[in-house]
Amino acid sequence: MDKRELRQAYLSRRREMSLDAVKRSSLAICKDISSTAWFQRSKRLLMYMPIRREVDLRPLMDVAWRKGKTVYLPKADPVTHAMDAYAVHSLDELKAGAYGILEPPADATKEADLEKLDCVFIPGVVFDRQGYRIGYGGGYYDRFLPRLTSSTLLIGVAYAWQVVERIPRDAYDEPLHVLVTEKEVLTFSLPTFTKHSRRTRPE
Ligand SMILES: Nc1nc2c(c(=O)[nH]1)N(C=O)[C@@H](CNc1ccc(C(=O)N[C@@H](CCC(=O)O)C(=O)O)cc1)CN2
Ligand SMILES: Nc1ncnc2c1ncn2[C@@H]1O[C@H](COP(=O)(O)OP(=O)(O)OP(=O)(O)O)[C@@H](O)[C@H]1O
Repeated sequence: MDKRELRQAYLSRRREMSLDAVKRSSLAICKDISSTAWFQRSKRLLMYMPIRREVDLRPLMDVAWRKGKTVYLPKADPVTHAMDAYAVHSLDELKAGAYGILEPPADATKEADLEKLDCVFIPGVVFDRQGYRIGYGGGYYDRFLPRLTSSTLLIGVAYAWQVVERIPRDAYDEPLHVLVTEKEVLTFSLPTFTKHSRRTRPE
């Protein structure tokens, strides 16, 4: 199957998930992430607000806030397909933006210095065991990831059934460092990561 067919097939499968299963798996994923050394060491984290039946990281945002970490959320520009990140301190601040996704109001003083992000959590529709992913097809993360430094940890979050052996790759696709599902934590090879940083090596 090509990317478009995989996206359609896995989106329809996700529409069949019960809200209870979404909640249960999301909680398990958040719990596993919160016990990793790399999460505990991270100070600045870019998360995302879920749409439809995506893995819900809100329980992890609560943990991060309680531990005094800074949580950033993306603001997507539907015209240019660019994304920027802004610090948020509570879900009450958020307003519906493009695609109905809750996002932070733009405030220059809260814009993330992308170089300083310790980890970026990445949603997706299908993931593979080599660290590649397929999203909604807007290319938002494909454009965003090259702007980060190589020491930022890229973490995919997915339901275990969204992980396949191998998906087609394009030249612009950047592999993730870690993939967390409710059943396992997969760690991929970290060439640039180990070369430039010893800060937050995943276990
Ligand atoms: N929670 C979350 N936030 C995110 C993403 C994401 O995948 N999940 N994105 C990651 O990239 C960006 C938003 N990308 C999106 C791109 C398309 C659609 C979407 O609903 N597309 C419709 C077609 C809409 C149209 O053609 O106008 C569809 O798939 O039915 C949603 C989000 C930025 N923020
Ligand atoms: N660095 C880039 N600059 C400009 N356009 C890009 C870049 N990377 C990818 N694109 C374009 O963005 C689109 C990405 O399509 P693809 O199907 O890979 O998206 P996706 O990974 O599913 O989406 P997303 O990243 O939004 O979750 C393609 O049309 C591609 O040409």
